[in-house]
Amino acid sequence: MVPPPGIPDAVAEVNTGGSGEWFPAEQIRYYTNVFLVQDDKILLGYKKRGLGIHKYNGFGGKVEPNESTLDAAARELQEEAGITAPLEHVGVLLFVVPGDKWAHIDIFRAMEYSGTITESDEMRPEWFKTTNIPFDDMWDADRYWLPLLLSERHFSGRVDFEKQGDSFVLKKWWFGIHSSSKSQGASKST
Ligand SMILES: Nc1[nH]c(=O)nc2c1ncn2[C@H]1C[C@H](O)[C@@H](COP(=O)(O)OP(=O)(O)OP(=O)(O)O)O1
Repeated sequence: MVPPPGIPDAVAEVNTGGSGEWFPAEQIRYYTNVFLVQDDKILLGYKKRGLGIHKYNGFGGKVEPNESTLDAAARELQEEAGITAPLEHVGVLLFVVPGDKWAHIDIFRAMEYSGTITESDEMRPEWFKTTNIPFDDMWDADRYWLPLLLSERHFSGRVDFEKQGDSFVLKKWWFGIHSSSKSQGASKST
């Protein structure tokens, strides 16, 4: 199947589903999301307030005007988890809800960090085994792309959600990997 609107043509599909038409385009708002992965563990944050409250997620948020995406990702990681880290851009996730601006989320992976992991007003950090990620307590489509991040793929994806009361219902999704496949700096000689 061809990639949906908003996803580059060169991305090869790995997982898609749902039904109906893709929701129409709106304006775009830019966000970041950072996942720290070390050995067989991943650091997630339990969100204490705002959109996605009570879900586990990476650390991130809105890119401010006049701020680069990378600077925004580093700032949010510091604000929400108290640490700094070398960040590698590994993916883009388009989050689409009819009638709202599209969220373009740049996803980063870190393999090391400096500082002390610290709970913030927004997030309570918690380590999980990569074999035991709490997908049932995360945004519904994360189970389809987080394994791509863990296997060091570059990916792009789109998720269309419908708002029903206070909850978001996943209607359609598409994820693909870039032909360069493994992300930079990922070659390990084992
Ligand atoms: N892991 C994830 N999976 C997903 O499918 N959508 C996600 C996601 N993380 C964030 N989103 C969506 C939800 C929301 O529309 C948007 C931004 O959510 P965030 O929780 O990152 O930002 P915040 O609204 O908390 O921003 P700040 O107030 O700047 O921290 O991206």
